[in-house]
Amino acid sequence: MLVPVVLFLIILALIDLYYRFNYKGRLFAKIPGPTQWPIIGRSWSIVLPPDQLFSFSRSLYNKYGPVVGLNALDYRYINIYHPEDIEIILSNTKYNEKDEPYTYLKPWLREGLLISNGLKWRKRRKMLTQAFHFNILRKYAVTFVEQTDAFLNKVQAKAGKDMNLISLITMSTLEIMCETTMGTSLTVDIETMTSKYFKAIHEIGEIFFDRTCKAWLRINWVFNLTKTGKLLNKIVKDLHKFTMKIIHERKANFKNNLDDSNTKKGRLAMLDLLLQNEKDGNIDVDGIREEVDTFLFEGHDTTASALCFLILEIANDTTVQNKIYDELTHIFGDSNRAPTMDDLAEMKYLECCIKESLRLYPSVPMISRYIRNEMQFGNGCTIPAETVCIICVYDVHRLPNLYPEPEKFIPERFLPENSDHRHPFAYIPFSAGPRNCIGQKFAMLEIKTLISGLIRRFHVDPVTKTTDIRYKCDLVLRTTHPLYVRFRNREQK
Ligand code: HEM
Repeated sequence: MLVPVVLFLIILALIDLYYRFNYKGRLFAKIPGPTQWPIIGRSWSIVLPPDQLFSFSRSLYNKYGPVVGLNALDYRYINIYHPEDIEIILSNTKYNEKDEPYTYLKPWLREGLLISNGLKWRKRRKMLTQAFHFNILRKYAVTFVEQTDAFLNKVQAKAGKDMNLISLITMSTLEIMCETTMGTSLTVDIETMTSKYFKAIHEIGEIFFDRTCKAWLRINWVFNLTKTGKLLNKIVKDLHKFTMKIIHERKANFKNNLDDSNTKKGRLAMLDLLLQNEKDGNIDVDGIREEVDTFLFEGHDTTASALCFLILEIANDTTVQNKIYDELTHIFGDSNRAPTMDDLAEMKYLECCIKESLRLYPSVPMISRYIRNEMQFGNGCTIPAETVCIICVYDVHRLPNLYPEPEKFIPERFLPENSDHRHPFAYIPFSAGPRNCIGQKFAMLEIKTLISGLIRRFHVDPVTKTTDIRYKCDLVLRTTHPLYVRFRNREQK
């Protein structure tokens, strides 16, 4: 027994020595970071529960500086924080590639737009960009208004009581995604599946970070043997059932409207575009499902996170809330008419508030790219080939040299006179460059419509204080505890 154990340890030690002292290992060793141990490298420091991992990740910049390296054997990743370095990565199509940790989402999202690479990504990006053209956004805006009414009715029903923001908002943003891009309403039948859908997404987030932090779970066959691997297979089945239901429902409708890909209300749905491309032989049903999975997730969860934090800030800051209300009164007077696109464009102060909220609470707190070939940053730091580069959006947005008093909510930072001089890659809630968020304008319109509707009718009072927020690592920015506010009708002052 002793001989095989000793042999095994010797083999491990040789593998470790190889990866540590080969060319890439030597380059990596020059990048600051925690102490490197045999085999587990620097990754020992991140085997933590999600909330502690979030705090630990925030400490890295102060401890090690603007480029920090973490590794285990041949798995290397570096965190970057400076806009100049971020620009080099995000603005160049050479660094567009995604690999780990996105690949941990592959059983669910397959090769949808978020994860795909190369020619497949370019073709799909071109195809799907059409669904976010300004003229189509105008049509989606009609649904934003209708869904805002439905949302306000839900708020009205619970006015005066403590309300859990996350559950309230997430359902609305999912409904909006289904109605706009998928052309499908959440029927009672689908609604029963949504609670399963939300639970499944939360579980996937936990599994994602478990795999990211525990180097041994990177190996697919090891992961698939674990209890978590088996759980993931089950969750993915439920998620795919939900999306296939949406596709089948729309397909049935689409067949009845072959000459007219508009829905009955004259709106173009993204799913119709995909179905049309299926007819033309440009995509198959698996391709459609991966995009529906990708857009439903990316489109509803990010926007829900953004709305929750914004409402919480508004509730906690009466001055900001009054300024938003004054701007809306200036635009609408006493009328309770629905907002037009021109009205939404006029909400300049509200726009600053949304931007400031996305600075403090970026829905996607980090993004990453796979650096296939060796590269250098401006300060001479060399990144070895085959390294994952993490762009730490949350931390960049809180650097005091870019944003004085970074923890304070100051919407005026985004007035043109205060932001024109800022580095263009210092503010990246929607990423930037050729692989930025395809739904950025959609999200801004949706948020403006919902928040303006809300503030015109209700006053929001704080329950959870912004200083009490505790985060945890997840696919989008999430808190360890629910966020509560209270709504009060404006006429009942
Ligand atoms: C406040 C809301 C949103 C935020 C903060 C946000 C943020 C982002 C970020 C940071 C990325 C880059 C991710 C990466 O490179 O890893 C991204 C990509 C993406 N977003 Fe959004 N997003 C939002 C809303 C939306 C909406 C409403 C949709 C769809 C209607 C959408 C669809 C996508 C898709 C498909 C991608 C992948 C694009 C590609 O790789 O070509 N997002 N988003």
